[in-house]
Amino acid sequence: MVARKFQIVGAGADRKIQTTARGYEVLRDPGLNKGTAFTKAERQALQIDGLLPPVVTEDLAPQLERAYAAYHEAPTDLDKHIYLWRLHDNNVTLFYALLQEHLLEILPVVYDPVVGEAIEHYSEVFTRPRGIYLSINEPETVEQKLANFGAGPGDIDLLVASDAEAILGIGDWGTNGVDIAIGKLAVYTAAAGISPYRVVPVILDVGTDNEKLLNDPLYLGYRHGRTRGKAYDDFIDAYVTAARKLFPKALLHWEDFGSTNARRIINRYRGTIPTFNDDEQGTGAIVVAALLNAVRRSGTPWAEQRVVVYGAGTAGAGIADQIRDHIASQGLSKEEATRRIWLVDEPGLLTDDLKDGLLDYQLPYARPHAEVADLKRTRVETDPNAETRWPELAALREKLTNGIIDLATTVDAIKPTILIGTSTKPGSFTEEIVRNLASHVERPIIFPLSNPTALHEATPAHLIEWTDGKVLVATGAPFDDVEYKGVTYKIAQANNAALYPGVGLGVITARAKIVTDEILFAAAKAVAGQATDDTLGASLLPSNADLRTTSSAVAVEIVRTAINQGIAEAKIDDPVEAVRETQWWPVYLPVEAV
Ligand SMILES: NC(=O)C1=CN([C@@H]2O[C@H](COP(=O)(O)OP(=O)(O)OC[C@H]3O[C@@H](n4cnc5c(N)ncnc54)[C@H](O)[C@@H]3O)[C@@H](O)[C@H]2O)C=CC1
Ligand SMILES: CC(=O)C(=O)O
Ligand SMILES: [Mg+2]
Repeated sequence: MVARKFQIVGAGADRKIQTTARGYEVLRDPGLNKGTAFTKAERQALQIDGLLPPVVTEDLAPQLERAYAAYHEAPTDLDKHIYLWRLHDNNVTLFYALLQEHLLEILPVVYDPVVGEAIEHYSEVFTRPRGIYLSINEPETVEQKLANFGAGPGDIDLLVASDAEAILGIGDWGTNGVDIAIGKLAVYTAAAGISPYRVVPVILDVGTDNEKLLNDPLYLGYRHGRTRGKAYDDFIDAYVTAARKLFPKALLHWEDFGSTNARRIINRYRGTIPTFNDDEQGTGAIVVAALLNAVRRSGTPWAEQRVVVYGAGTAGAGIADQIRDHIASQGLSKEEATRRIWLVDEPGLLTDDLKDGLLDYQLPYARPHAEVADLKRTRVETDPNAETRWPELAALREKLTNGIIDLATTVDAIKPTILIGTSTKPGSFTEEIVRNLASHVERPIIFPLSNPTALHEATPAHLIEWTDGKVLVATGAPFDDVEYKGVTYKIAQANNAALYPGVGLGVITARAKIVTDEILFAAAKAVAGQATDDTLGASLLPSNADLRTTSSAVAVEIVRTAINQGIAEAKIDDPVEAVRETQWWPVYLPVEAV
């Protein structure tokens, strides 16, 4: 995240930093600054002797103590978030050391859910830029702006880009969405050890349809509605072309695009370059990881599972696809596997009579109308001013005046064994729906995944109570343990953050040419393999406290998979050692003046 005037040289215990910077330039570079930990010899060589208090602390411990106390002094979560990024702007190593030491506590403040709040308040709290701001109004400047980051072709491993149309579940946040790219990258470093000096956060400003931003005098992005169509696609292409030219080895990660663009973009590039859509592919894989453990515990084979996904957008359909592929791998045809999945969205259960109003990736799941013709229709109030997530939805809303097959009716009719929520609709897994579902299944699997926390379809405490402790649950945001009838239920966080950092580390280590479905499944299996305790109440996924271990395990499996698939460009003898060598750790290295 920081263009640098230094380089890290050597390997293993011999790593050190070399720099041409001197004096205040050293102290003001957050990648170089060690504050009171500069040794006397370093202070002299770097010409900073006398620019620091005289005590040499040599290691991070006293600085961590001071920073942690200051973190706790910050009164609100948003203040804590702001404090942490100011710390980062002063000392990158200390920021990540603090994050690593208190990962469970601080991750939700750097990332989901508090990053959502930071995005909503970006215009008010902005102090300094931390990413690359590209605008659809100036497509011809894309390459120059990326070049202004100041990095060479071999210096960058990863770019995270967002156009901020669907930030978490909070919608369109225009240029403010740069913070999701920054937050995602912080997790890459904290969870997997991807070097913070080899990554670039990018906001693709295509305008915003958020009236609040358009009317906010402090808004920092371009003040016009979202551009769509050919100009949008050309702009995305300009970004990909420039990124590939300037940083030919880098993995391109896409985050929080709207449901009409996300799938199209990844399908366009995934066959030819290393690229990955986190909401579709990362979420699909982390859900498969949690399901590998949940299905084993449920005792019902994959081929007999009945899956309802509520909210069939980027994440929901991505999840459906990976579940379908896994069911198909259990001996069913792809068509049979598809029939095990029911998608429910705003128009209710998706059926083939609605096909003119559905997105292409929803279509394969549309149920034959005849199959559900007898089901009850529930009249819904349609708000003519409601956001139109895809153009055909507006027409569909009119067509649905006779009512929809809603979630409650679908659950009653289908008797699902697995219910997944990616709808952004809080509380939609009601007591009635959950009790009904649980009355048909021994161990119901229910994953309310909508972020941030307030948007969850149900809380784990409710799900546990309504199913009398039988539910196998995973959530999108972090939740505390739940005590129920003498059992402690540890709540798995099925957030793509538990998976994508390891994917990135593996792809970067292997220099994989593309990100294949096999890579995603290897990642899912590796994550699941870190949580094998099947006792009642045990989490379906490893704790976020162990993210470094999980991500390393994921990365090693990905390197192996990439080598086996013949798509690894790096020459690797020992995947474990190769992954370890790629990782960056928040420790102070000796600094040499050159
Ligand atoms: N746990 C995790 O790792 C992840 C969670 N998510 C969460 O999933 C949610 C959806 O994200 P995306 O798929 O990226 O957004 P999206 O906008 O692509 O999809 C949302 C879908 O929900 C549907 N929807 C909206 N209101 C509805 C209603 N009342 N009833 C039924 N369906 C409704 C929309 O029509 C749309 O198809 C967000 O809250 C997001 O934070 C997304 C990615 C990863
Ligand atoms: C976790 C994530 O990527 C989302 O909620 O969009
Ligand atoms: Mg996302």
